[in-house]
Amino acid sequence: MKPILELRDLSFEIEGRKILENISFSIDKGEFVTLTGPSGSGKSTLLKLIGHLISPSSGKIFYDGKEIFKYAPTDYRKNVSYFFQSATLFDETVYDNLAFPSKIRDKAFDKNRALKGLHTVQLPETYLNKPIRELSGGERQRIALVRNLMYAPNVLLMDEVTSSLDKENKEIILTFIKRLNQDEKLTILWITHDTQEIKESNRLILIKDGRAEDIKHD
Ligand SMILES: Nc1ncnc2c1ncn2[C@@H]1O[C@H](COP(=O)(O)OP(=O)(O)OP(=O)(O)O)[C@@H](O)[C@H]1O
Repeated sequence: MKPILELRDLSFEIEGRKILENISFSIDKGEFVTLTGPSGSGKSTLLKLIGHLISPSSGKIFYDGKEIFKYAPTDYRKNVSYFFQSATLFDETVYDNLAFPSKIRDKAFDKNRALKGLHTVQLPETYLNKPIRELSGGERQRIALVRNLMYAPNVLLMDEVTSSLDKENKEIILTFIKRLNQDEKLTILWITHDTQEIKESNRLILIKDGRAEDIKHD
Protein backbone atom coordinates (compact mmCIF):
# COMPACT_ATOMS: atom_id res chain seq x y z
CA MET A 1 0.00 0.00 0.00
CA LYS A 2 1.42 3.40 -0.87
CA PRO A 3 1.70 5.82 2.06
CA ILE A 4 -0.72 8.73 2.22
CA LEU A 5 2.14 11.05 3.21
CA GLU A 6 5.80 10.65 2.50
CA LEU A 7 8.61 13.00 3.54
CA ARG A 8 11.89 12.53 1.71
CA ASP A 9 15.07 14.19 2.98
CA LEU A 10 13.23 17.25 4.11
CA SER A 11 15.38 20.13 5.36
CA PHE A 12 14.43 23.60 6.50
CA GLU A 13 16.74 26.50 7.24
CA ILE A 14 15.90 29.95 8.40
CA GLU A 15 18.36 32.85 8.51
CA GLY A 16 21.21 30.39 7.91
CA ARG A 17 20.15 28.20 10.83
CA LYS A 18 19.21 24.58 10.21
CA ILE A 19 15.92 23.80 11.90
CA LEU A 20 15.14 20.43 10.27
CA GLU A 21 17.69 18.20 8.60
CA ASN A 22 16.99 15.33 6.22
CA ILE A 23 13.71 14.28 7.75
CA SER A 24 12.27 11.16 6.11
CA PHE A 25 9.24 9.17 7.17
CA SER A 26 5.97 7.90 5.78
CA ILE A 27 2.48 7.80 7.19
CA ASP A 28 -0.15 5.29 6.08
CA LYS A 29 -3.84 6.03 5.67
CA GLY A 30 -5.68 5.82 8.97
CA GLU A 31 -2.65 6.29 11.24
CA PHE A 32 -2.97 8.53 14.27
CA VAL A 33 0.49 10.03 14.83
CA THR A 34 1.82 12.38 17.49
CA LEU A 35 4.85 14.56 16.86
CA THR A 36 6.76 15.14 20.03
CA GLY A 37 10.06 16.72 21.04
CA PRO A 38 11.59 19.58 22.99
CA SER A 39 10.40 23.15 22.64
CA GLY A 40 11.93 24.77 19.58
CA SER A 41 12.83 21.44 17.97
CA GLY A 42 10.86 22.24 14.84
CA LYS A 43 7.58 20.36 15.28
CA SER A 44 5.39 23.30 14.26
CA THR A 45 7.70 24.05 11.36
CA LEU A 46 7.38 20.46 10.17
CA LEU A 47 3.58 20.56 10.39
CA LYS A 48 3.50 23.84 8.42
CA LEU A 49 5.70 22.27 5.74
CA ILE A 50 3.29 19.33 5.43
CA GLY A 51 0.34 21.74 5.44
CA HIS A 52 1.95 23.56 2.52
CA LEU A 53 2.03 26.83 4.45
CA ILE A 54 5.81 27.16 4.01
CA SER A 55 8.29 25.57 1.60
CA PRO A 56 11.27 23.36 2.46
CA SER A 57 14.87 24.42 1.77
CA SER A 58 15.34 20.99 0.21
CA GLY A 59 13.62 17.63 0.05
CA LYS A 60 10.16 16.61 -0.98
CA ILE A 61 6.76 15.85 0.46
CA PHE A 62 4.35 13.52 -1.33
CA TYR A 63 0.63 13.24 -0.71
CA ASP A 64 -0.93 10.10 -2.19
CA GLY A 65 2.17 9.57 -4.32
CA LYS A 66 2.30 13.07 -5.84
CA GLU A 67 4.49 15.97 -4.76
CA ILE A 68 2.38 18.40 -2.78
CA PHE A 69 3.20 21.54 -4.76
CA LYS A 70 1.78 19.83 -7.87
CA TYR A 71 -1.70 20.05 -6.38
CA ALA A 72 -3.72 23.24 -6.69
CA PRO A 73 -3.58 24.73 -3.17
CA THR A 74 -7.36 24.56 -2.70
CA ASP A 75 -7.42 20.89 -3.77
CA TYR A 76 -4.56 20.12 -1.45
CA ARG A 77 -6.30 21.81 1.51
CA LYS A 78 -9.46 19.82 0.89
CA ASN A 79 -7.39 16.67 1.31
CA VAL A 80 -4.87 17.80 3.90
CA SER A 81 -6.33 20.22 6.38
CA TYR A 82 -4.32 22.26 8.87
CA PHE A 83 -6.34 23.10 11.95
CA PHE A 84 -5.15 26.00 14.07
CA GLN A 85 -5.51 26.45 17.77
CA SER A 86 -6.98 29.89 17.24
CA ALA A 87 -9.35 28.89 14.41
CA THR A 88 -11.67 31.82 13.96
CA LEU A 89 -15.40 31.56 13.63
CA PHE A 90 -17.44 34.41 12.17
CA ASP A 91 -19.47 36.35 14.62
CA GLU A 92 -22.79 34.97 13.43
CA THR A 93 -24.61 31.81 14.51
CA VAL A 94 -23.29 28.28 14.87
CA TYR A 95 -25.48 27.37 11.89
CA ASP A 96 -23.88 30.08 9.70
CA ASN A 97 -20.46 28.72 10.57
CA LEU A 98 -21.33 25.07 10.02
CA ALA A 99 -23.11 25.85 6.73
CA PHE A 100 -20.11 27.79 5.39
CA PRO A 101 -18.16 24.76 4.05
CA SER A 102 -21.17 23.69 1.95
CA LYS A 103 -21.77 27.25 0.76
CA ILE A 104 -18.27 27.62 -0.69
CA ARG A 105 -18.62 24.24 -2.37
CA ASP A 106 -22.03 25.15 -3.76
CA LYS A 107 -23.58 22.16 -2.03
CA ALA A 108 -26.60 21.62 0.18
CA PHE A 109 -26.03 21.89 3.92
CA ASP A 110 -25.71 18.42 5.43
CA LYS A 111 -27.76 18.97 8.56
CA ASN A 112 -27.42 15.36 9.70
CA ARG A 113 -23.66 15.57 9.67
CA ALA A 114 -23.74 18.89 11.52
CA LEU A 115 -26.05 17.45 14.19
CA LYS A 116 -23.93 14.32 14.50
CA GLY A 117 -20.88 16.56 14.90
CA LEU A 118 -22.62 18.66 17.58
CA HIS A 119 -23.68 15.48 19.33
CA THR A 120 -20.15 14.05 19.33
CA VAL A 121 -18.71 17.26 20.77
CA GLN A 122 -21.52 17.15 23.37
CA LEU A 123 -23.43 20.26 22.35
CA PRO A 124 -27.23 20.21 22.03
CA GLU A 125 -29.00 20.68 18.69
CA THR A 126 -30.37 24.00 19.94
CA TYR A 127 -26.82 25.36 19.67
CA LEU A 128 -27.33 25.63 15.91
CA ASN A 129 -29.14 28.92 16.47
CA LYS A 130 -26.75 30.29 19.05
CA PRO A 131 -24.62 33.32 18.26
CA ILE A 132 -20.91 32.54 18.47
CA ARG A 133 -20.35 35.38 20.93
CA GLU A 134 -22.41 33.48 23.52
CA LEU A 135 -20.11 30.44 23.46
CA SER A 136 -17.24 29.68 25.81
CA GLY A 137 -13.70 29.28 24.47
CA GLY A 138 -13.92 25.49 24.67
CA GLU A 139 -17.29 25.44 22.91
CA ARG A 140 -15.91 27.64 20.13
CA GLN A 141 -12.98 25.32 19.66
CA ARG A 142 -15.39 22.37 19.41
CA ILE A 143 -17.57 24.16 16.85
CA ALA A 144 -14.50 25.16 14.85
CA LEU A 145 -13.47 21.53 14.69
CA VAL A 146 -16.95 20.38 13.63
CA ARG A 147 -16.90 23.05 10.90
CA ASN A 148 -13.45 21.96 9.78
CA LEU A 149 -14.70 18.38 9.50
CA MET A 150 -18.05 18.99 7.73
CA TYR A 151 -16.24 17.72 4.63
CA ALA A 152 -13.68 15.50 6.22
CA PRO A 153 -10.22 15.80 4.71
CA ASN A 154 -8.10 12.69 4.33
CA VAL A 155 -5.39 14.04 6.59
CA LEU A 156 -5.88 16.31 9.57
CA LEU A 157 -2.88 18.28 10.86
CA MET A 158 -3.28 19.92 14.27
CA ASP A 159 -0.84 21.97 16.31
CA GLU A 160 -1.58 21.88 20.04
CA VAL A 161 -5.30 22.36 19.49
CA THR A 162 -6.27 21.36 23.00
CA SER A 163 -3.47 22.99 25.00
CA SER A 164 -5.55 25.95 26.18
CA LEU A 165 -8.59 23.83 27.02
CA ASP A 166 -9.72 22.28 30.29
CA LYS A 167 -9.80 18.52 30.85
CA GLU A 168 -13.44 18.13 29.82
CA ASN A 169 -13.02 20.00 26.54
CA LYS A 170 -9.80 18.11 25.80
CA GLU A 171 -11.59 14.79 26.26
CA ILE A 172 -14.50 15.81 24.06
CA ILE A 173 -12.19 16.84 21.23
CA LEU A 174 -10.11 13.70 21.60
CA THR A 175 -13.27 11.54 21.40
CA PHE A 176 -14.39 13.39 18.26
CA ILE A 177 -11.14 12.97 16.36
CA LYS A 178 -10.76 9.36 17.48
CA ARG A 179 -14.23 8.62 16.13
CA LEU A 180 -13.32 10.11 12.76
CA ASN A 181 -10.02 8.25 12.79
CA GLN A 182 -11.82 4.96 13.41
CA ASP A 183 -15.06 5.45 11.46
CA GLU A 184 -13.83 7.46 8.49
CA LYS A 185 -10.15 6.40 8.39
CA LEU A 186 -9.12 10.01 8.87
CA THR A 187 -5.32 10.17 9.10
CA ILE A 188 -4.22 12.37 11.97
CA LEU A 189 -0.85 14.01 12.56
CA TRP A 190 -0.76 16.30 15.55
CA ILE A 191 1.48 17.98 18.06
CA THR A 192 0.53 17.57 21.68
CA HIS A 193 2.33 17.54 25.01
CA ASP A 194 -0.57 15.96 26.87
CA THR A 195 0.37 12.49 28.12
CA GLN A 196 -3.19 11.15 27.89
CA GLU A 197 -3.47 12.34 24.29
CA ILE A 198 -0.07 10.88 23.43
CA LYS A 199 -1.24 7.48 24.74
CA GLU A 200 -4.24 7.52 22.41
CA SER A 201 -2.21 7.88 19.22
CA ASN A 202 -0.81 4.74 17.63
CA ARG A 203 2.54 6.17 16.70
CA LEU A 204 4.94 8.66 18.23
CA ILE A 205 7.63 10.47 16.24
CA LEU A 206 10.29 12.38 18.15
CA ILE A 207 11.74 15.51 16.55
CA LYS A 208 15.08 16.29 18.13
CA ASP A 209 18.21 18.07 16.94
CA GLY A 210 16.61 18.51 13.54
CA ARG A 211 15.97 14.79 13.07
CA ALA A 212 12.97 12.49 13.32
CA GLU A 213 12.89 9.18 15.13
CA ASP A 214 10.02 6.72 15.56
CA ILE A 215 9.77 5.97 19.26
CA LYS A 216 6.48 4.09 19.45
CA HIS A 217 4.53 2.22 16.84
CA ASP A 218 1.58 -0.08 17.63
N1 LIG B 1 9.59 32.57 11.03
C1 LIG B 1 10.64 32.26 11.80
N2 LIG B 1 11.70 33.09 11.88
C2 LIG B 1 12.78 32.75 12.64
N3 LIG B 1 12.89 31.63 13.34
C3 LIG B 1 11.86 30.78 13.31
C4 LIG B 1 10.69 31.03 12.53
N4 LIG B 1 9.84 29.99 12.70
C5 LIG B 1 10.44 29.14 13.55
N5 LIG B 1 11.66 29.60 13.90
C6 LIG B 1 12.61 28.93 14.80
O1 LIG B 1 12.64 27.56 14.44
C7 LIG B 1 12.77 26.74 15.60
C8 LIG B 1 11.68 25.71 15.59
O2 LIG B 1 10.43 26.35 15.87
P1 LIG B 1 9.08 25.54 15.97
O3 LIG B 1 8.00 26.51 16.32
O4 LIG B 1 8.92 24.72 14.76
O5 LIG B 1 9.38 24.58 17.23
P2 LIG B 1 8.42 23.64 18.08
O6 LIG B 1 9.12 22.32 18.22
O7 LIG B 1 7.08 23.61 17.47
O8 LIG B 1 8.38 24.37 19.49
P3 LIG B 1 7.25 24.44 20.64
O9 LIG B 1 7.09 23.04 21.18
O10 LIG B 1 7.87 25.35 21.66
O11 LIG B 1 6.01 25.01 20.03
C9 LIG B 1 12.76 27.67 16.80
O12 LIG B 1 14.08 27.87 17.23
C10 LIG B 1 12.16 28.95 16.25
O13 LIG B 1 12.69 30.06 16.95
